[in-house]
Amino acid sequence: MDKLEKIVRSIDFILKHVHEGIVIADREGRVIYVNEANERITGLDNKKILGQKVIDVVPTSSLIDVLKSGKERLGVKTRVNNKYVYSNIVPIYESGVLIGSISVFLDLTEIQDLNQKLESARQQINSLSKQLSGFIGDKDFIVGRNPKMQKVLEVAKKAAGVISSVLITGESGTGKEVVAKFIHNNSPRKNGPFIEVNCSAIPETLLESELFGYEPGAFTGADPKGKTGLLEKANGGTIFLDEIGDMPFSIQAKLLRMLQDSEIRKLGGGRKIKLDIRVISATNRSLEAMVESGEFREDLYYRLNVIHIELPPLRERSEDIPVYAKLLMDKIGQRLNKKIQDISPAALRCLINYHFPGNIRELENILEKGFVMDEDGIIGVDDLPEFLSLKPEHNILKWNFDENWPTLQEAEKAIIERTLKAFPNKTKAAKVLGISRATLYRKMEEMGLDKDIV
Ligand SMILES: Nc1ncnc2c1ncn2[C@@H]1O[C@H](COP(=O)(O)OP(=O)(O)OP(=O)(O)O)[C@@H](O)[C@H]1O
Repeated sequence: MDKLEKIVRSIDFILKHVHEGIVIADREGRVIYVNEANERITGLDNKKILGQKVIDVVPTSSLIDVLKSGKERLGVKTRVNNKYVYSNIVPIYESGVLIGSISVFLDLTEIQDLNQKLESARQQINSLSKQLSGFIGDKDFIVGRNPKMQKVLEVAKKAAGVISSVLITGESGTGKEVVAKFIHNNSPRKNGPFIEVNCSAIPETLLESELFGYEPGAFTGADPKGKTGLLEKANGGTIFLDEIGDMPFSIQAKLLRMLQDSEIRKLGGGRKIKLDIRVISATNRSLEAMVESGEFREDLYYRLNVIHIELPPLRERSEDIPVYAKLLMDKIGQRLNKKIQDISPAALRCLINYHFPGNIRELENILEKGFVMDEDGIIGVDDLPEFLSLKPEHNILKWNFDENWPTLQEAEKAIIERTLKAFPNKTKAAKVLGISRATLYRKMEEMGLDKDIV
């Protein structure tokens, strides 16, 4: 018995019980050992292999290369008897002399199965950990456990797959634009443009030419080169008509025509331009009420409102405030390039108890201020605006009837002050309060409130 056989005999008991297949060949490439796993993995009969030349059994075996080169070969994929194995083959040296080589291998399909199991376990862990933290959605569109928001996500995903018009409603700052972008980014036209038009920010006189564009020399004062309208710019993509409730009645008719005919005519021109646009609109006003009062065209309303998504105000999903806070803090941290480890439980309680008239936008602003104020890496109550931690008698929704009960005038002043803090923009503040800008200015004057109050 030569040296190699002696070595193999001494470890035979171990080799027999190994899960991997093992083949040992001597210096001439003759099989001197095969374990039981070899038969199970390759389906070859061990008795027939023993004593055979490896090259006669598996002509493509890398064992022969290892014997020739004296160098190991790791991670080799080989076809054996219509099966694939994944093997590591190493030379065996005795006192510096090459005396044979050993191949240890696994069934490749077994590895693939294991890989698949590992992958599905990984996916499961991922989804469980997201569920545990209450976070579903993507990094720019956070959806917590709140059932209404889960429904929003479900409908938004479905809407992404079709071209039907979507109307998103909800208070200011609830994330209407975020949802519109989510739908576009998950739709087949995600590589096309996403054009946003804020119908309330563009003066009525300009809105029509902004939307539809104009031909050269369309009117005096126009750009002599003409103008490509936003609708044309959105061709092949999505147009997001924000604050659609503020679209003038005359333009509503033109928009309806565009939706019906899928084409536009620029101002001052006869040429028709075919368009392929997906329309998403949003408003914090009640379009139904506007239809009733004749301010909004009924036919356009139905065209825009094929899929309706209603975003609940943040105060109706306060169970998710910790999730929003955590993820918004990550986002703000990146933007400000400042690391904050956490938010204190007391600060979080203040946020949960607050009614957020400005919704997520306000939460984001409050947290951003917290980042600026913070000095110890943890946002505490002291880093939050004072109105969050004020005694209940100063917090409008928490007022209890007692000797501090305010007069109507005091309450009105407090509400206006508070709203202006959340919305320094007077148009927005007036909208939230349900009054006109002029009324807001008048009341501010009467109450002696500074026009630049923030
Ligand atoms: N679900 C959300 N996930 C992540 N961020 C959000 C979410 N909802 C809102 N935000 C953040 O809140 C802010 C306001 O969101 P957005 O502009 O979409 O609100 P909106 O309803 O369109 O407001 P407005 O009516 O005033 O235009 C943005 O900074 C946005 O990033």
